[in-house]
Amino acid sequence: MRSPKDFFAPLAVGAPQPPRQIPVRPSRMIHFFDPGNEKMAAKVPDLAKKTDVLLGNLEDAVRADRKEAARAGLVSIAKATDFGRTQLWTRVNSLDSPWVLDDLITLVTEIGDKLDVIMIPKVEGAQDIHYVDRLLAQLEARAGLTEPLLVHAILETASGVANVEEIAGASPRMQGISLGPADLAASRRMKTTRVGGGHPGYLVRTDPVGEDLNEGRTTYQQDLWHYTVARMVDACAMNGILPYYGPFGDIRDVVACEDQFRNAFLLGCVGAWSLHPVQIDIAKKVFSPSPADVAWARRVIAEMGDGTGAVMIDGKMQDDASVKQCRVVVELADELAATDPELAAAYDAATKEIQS
Ligand SMILES: CC(=O)SCCNC(=O)CCNC(=O)[C@H](O)C(C)(C)COP(=O)(O)OP(=O)(O)OC[C@H]1O[C@@H](n2cnc3c(N)ncnc32)[C@H](O)[C@@H]1OP(=O)(O)O
Ligand SMILES: CC(=O)C(=O)O
Ligand SMILES: [Mg+2]
Repeated sequence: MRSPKDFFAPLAVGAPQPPRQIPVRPSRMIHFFDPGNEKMAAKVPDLAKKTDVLLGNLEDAVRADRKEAARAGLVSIAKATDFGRTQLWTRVNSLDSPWVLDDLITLVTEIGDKLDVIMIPKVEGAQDIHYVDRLLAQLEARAGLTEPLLVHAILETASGVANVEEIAGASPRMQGISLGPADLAASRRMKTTRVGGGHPGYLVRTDPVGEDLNEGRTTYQQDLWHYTVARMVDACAMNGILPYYGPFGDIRDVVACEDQFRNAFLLGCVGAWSLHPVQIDIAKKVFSPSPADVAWARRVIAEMGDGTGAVMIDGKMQDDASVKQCRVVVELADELAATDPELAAAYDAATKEIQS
């Protein structure tokens, strides 16, 4: 573990200075594609116009005999594509795999200047981040990169969850953490075979009303991921990095996907993964605050003046703390609106309406 005094020092001679702040850029959806799949690769230039993050996936979902093709495909796509404002990320293979060393060496050397974030799967503890941190510094120095690459961990092992706070603070390169519900379920020996989402068996039931234990008892399905997401959000917030919900595997069920994404948004996540083009607009909608919420938050801030004291607005008490809550919504809205004129217009229209 580095001492606080040298936490921000480069880990190799000639490597760029590690970041002190995580850049504020929209990342409502991290859209996964297989760079070795020609059909998906052909869609990348168009997807770059409608996604915040495009991620070339090299790990799970890429067949073992297609790993090299996926890596080479990502290099060609990165070199040939103008991504505009869209970030390019990658998910490399796991640290115990036969592919990861070549993934990192090739990608940093060939396209290190085009990549924003490298996602590391199956992170168990801070030691995994320390290993990647040093290796990236060596490779950045050799490639002559001037900007540091950022690192994103997937929370998908029981020990990763137990160590999530130290993972989040393991390096100044840490950009964020995503929930990995499939591997995490397997690692914990949970008995769900779904990729994210709920389970009809995980429920609470109202008390019996009479002698018949089956009569009139409503059940409510619970969120299997609440504990992990909440813990991840706290670990990220305390370290100034960003939390994300991961994949929702039932592509057809766009309704439940939206619900799962919204739970994560309300709990503090800034985005989620999209595995299929149909999930891109769901994430965009859910992870952009609604115009009504933004208008309300702007109104509270305006009416609270210097942000101290207590006032009543439409029957609801507002004080210093609720102003801070409103600032969270407004800051996010302003960040997103800065690159999205349509959203900016919707926020302004709702604000005018609430003022009239
Ligand atoms: C647990 C985890 O690790 S999750 C992360 C790893 N998993 C992934 O990355 C999966 C990514 N997604 C996929 O592989 C695919 O979307 C699948 C396999 C789920 C479904 O693929 P398909 O059966 O081809 O879906 P579908 O027929 O609806 O696709 C429609 C079109 O969208 C394309 N498409 C599907 N998914 C994507 C994608 N993620 N990005 C770009 N294009 C896509 C298809 O190639 C197809 O193109 P076409 O119209 O030119 O034929
Ligand atoms: C996201 C991921 O990798 C998982 O759920 O296993
Ligand atoms: Mg996984």
